[in-house]
Amino acid sequence: SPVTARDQLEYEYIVVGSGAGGGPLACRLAMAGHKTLLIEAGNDQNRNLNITVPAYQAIVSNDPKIRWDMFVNHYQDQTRAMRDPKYVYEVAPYQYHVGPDPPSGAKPLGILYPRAGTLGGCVTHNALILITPHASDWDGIASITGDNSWAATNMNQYLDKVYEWLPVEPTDPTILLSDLKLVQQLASGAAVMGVGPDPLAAVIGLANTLLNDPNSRLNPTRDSTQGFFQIPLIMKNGARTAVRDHIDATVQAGYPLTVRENCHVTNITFDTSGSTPKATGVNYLDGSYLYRASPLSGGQGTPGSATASKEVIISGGAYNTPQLLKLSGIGPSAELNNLNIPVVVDLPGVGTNMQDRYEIPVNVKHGSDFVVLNGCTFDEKPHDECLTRWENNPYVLAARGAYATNGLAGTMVVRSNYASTTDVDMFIFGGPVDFTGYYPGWADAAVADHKHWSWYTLKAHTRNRAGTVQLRSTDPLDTPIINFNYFDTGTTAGRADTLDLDAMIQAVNMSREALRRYSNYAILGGDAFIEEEPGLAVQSDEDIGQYIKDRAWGHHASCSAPIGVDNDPNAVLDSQFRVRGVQNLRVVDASVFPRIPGVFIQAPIMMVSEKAADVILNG
Ligand SMILES: Cc1cc2nc3c(=O)[nH]c(=O)nc-3n(C[C@H](O)[C@H](O)[C@H](O)COP(=O)(O)OP(=O)(O)OC[C@H]3O[C@@H](n4cnc5c(N)ncnc54)[C@H](O)[C@@H]3O)c2cc1C
Repeated sequence: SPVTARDQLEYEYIVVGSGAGGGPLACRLAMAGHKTLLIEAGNDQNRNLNITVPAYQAIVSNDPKIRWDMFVNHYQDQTRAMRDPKYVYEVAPYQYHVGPDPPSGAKPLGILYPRAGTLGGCVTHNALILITPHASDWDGIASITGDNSWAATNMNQYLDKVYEWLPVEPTDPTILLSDLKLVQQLASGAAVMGVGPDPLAAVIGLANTLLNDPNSRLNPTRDSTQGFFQIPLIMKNGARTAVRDHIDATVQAGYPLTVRENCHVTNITFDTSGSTPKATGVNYLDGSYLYRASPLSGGQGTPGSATASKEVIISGGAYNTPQLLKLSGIGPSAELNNLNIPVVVDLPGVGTNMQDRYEIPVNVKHGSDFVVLNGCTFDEKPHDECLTRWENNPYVLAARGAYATNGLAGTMVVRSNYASTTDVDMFIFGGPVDFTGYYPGWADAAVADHKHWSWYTLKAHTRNRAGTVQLRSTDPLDTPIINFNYFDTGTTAGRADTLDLDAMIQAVNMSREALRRYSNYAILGGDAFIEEEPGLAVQSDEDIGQYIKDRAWGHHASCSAPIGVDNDPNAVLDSQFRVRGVQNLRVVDASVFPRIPGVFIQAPIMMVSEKAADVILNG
């Protein structure tokens, strides 16, 4: 890899974490001529096909060289949590039992929440979907803070900056249209959104809607526009390109960016001689796979430190940023005192306010395969004909085949009956995949056969703000305790929990409506299917609601070190990302949002990263 650690340890800026938040920011600081150190606990997986082939977006999260397995509680009441068949027990180090009836002595862990410890962070292993946020997300921060630089009209420039280095393209529609059963399923979803009642009109309508860009900046009512859309992906010519490539290109171009990989930051150092503590650098442990979330962990690492003459910026993500702040003495004093961590600043909001979306599937199994997946073994072996096709063909007219897409072919975009604003608040994706959420082995199960179809929903603008990240111990290589406090165990004011649940019930009913319409397009020849999840026994809204409460999951954890106003005791940051009560320390990642933004989260985080660079460089 061209990205290497160097030994010089005095920098102007130190950025901890190379994901959606830290990576673009470190690049901009270096491009402006500042000597910048980007520290990453993981390493560069350049040339690892798992990160490049879009269709490997599930199996990449199983790659031991990349993955950090975090286990979280949706409910603190473990009896309730264990109603989820995805509940995990540890039977031996990094060996798991999933579901009821664990062997005796198995240790309850919770629900798997995949993360990536690698150059580029979770952007290197995510599902590639780039959906830009709604104007209301930015205007909300402007109105909370009174800082108008957050207004949507101003934030637009940061999306332009992201597009300077981030290529985005949809799945080539000709890949999708090569499988008539896939077309039949998609046409049924498009029909629910009002596209084409008779078979011919539906298919033509579908072909047209697969050209519709849900991020279009030409549509003035885009944020509230419902319909059926293609899905924009972070790829170029059918291959993932992401933050990792941006960092690599910045180093290659000779800017003063040093990337120190295989380096786990253990705490921030402060000069406490003045009236306000001032961040001066970081302590770290050099070594690969040190964090215990990695299945390859075991080493203790070699201690070292680096200094920053200007600023330290923490971008470890929604779990690791609060963990690192607390380990450094910034957090709720009671929690720090209990662990004998000297308090630098009492900031009660660190590791609170955490938010996520809810997701839920309706899955069916056909009698025969989706032909678009013929020859796809998803295992990178010589017999993986789809890989050979992807490797040996140019990106024209479906020539690279099914591996040039993340497998999610199209989406219903819906404003639920329970939306809090005029914005759409649900994406219901369709794809030939068996996806029921995250558990050890989920990635292999998702593609184990080619007969499954999933409609699965992602609920945006969720109201629950009750998630927490707390220290398990003072050991920086230990994972924190993560509680989401789902639905009625979280935020209930204003019926927040029921409104979110009702929207999800509506989504399950809409998914089933799409499946009902499938037979209207029988002329396309697709065979019959049976519903597996939730299953035909689950029909009443009450039963669907219970299914959702038991099995929903999320993967956009955020808001755990939020921006807020001066008189908000739980505000961790000011509107310029500065950690309150200390100097020369900022946070820039998924943690910074007061409310979870948009429908997908990487685009808003990248925009925030570009904004932070502007604020740091230009005030
Ligand atoms: C399976 C999955 C699929 C997803 N799919 C999508 C999608 O399709 N679209 C979308 O918009 N979002 C998606 N997301 C979410 C999105 O990728 C993340 O929310 C986003 O990458 C978070 O950015 P971040 O900068 O906050 O943290 P991260 O991207 O997680 O980056 C944090 C980095 O900091 C490093 N780090 C942490 N602690 C330390 C430390 N102490 N010392 C040194 N380094 C440290 C980590 O190794 C990591 O590389 C997905 C997430 C998952 C898990």
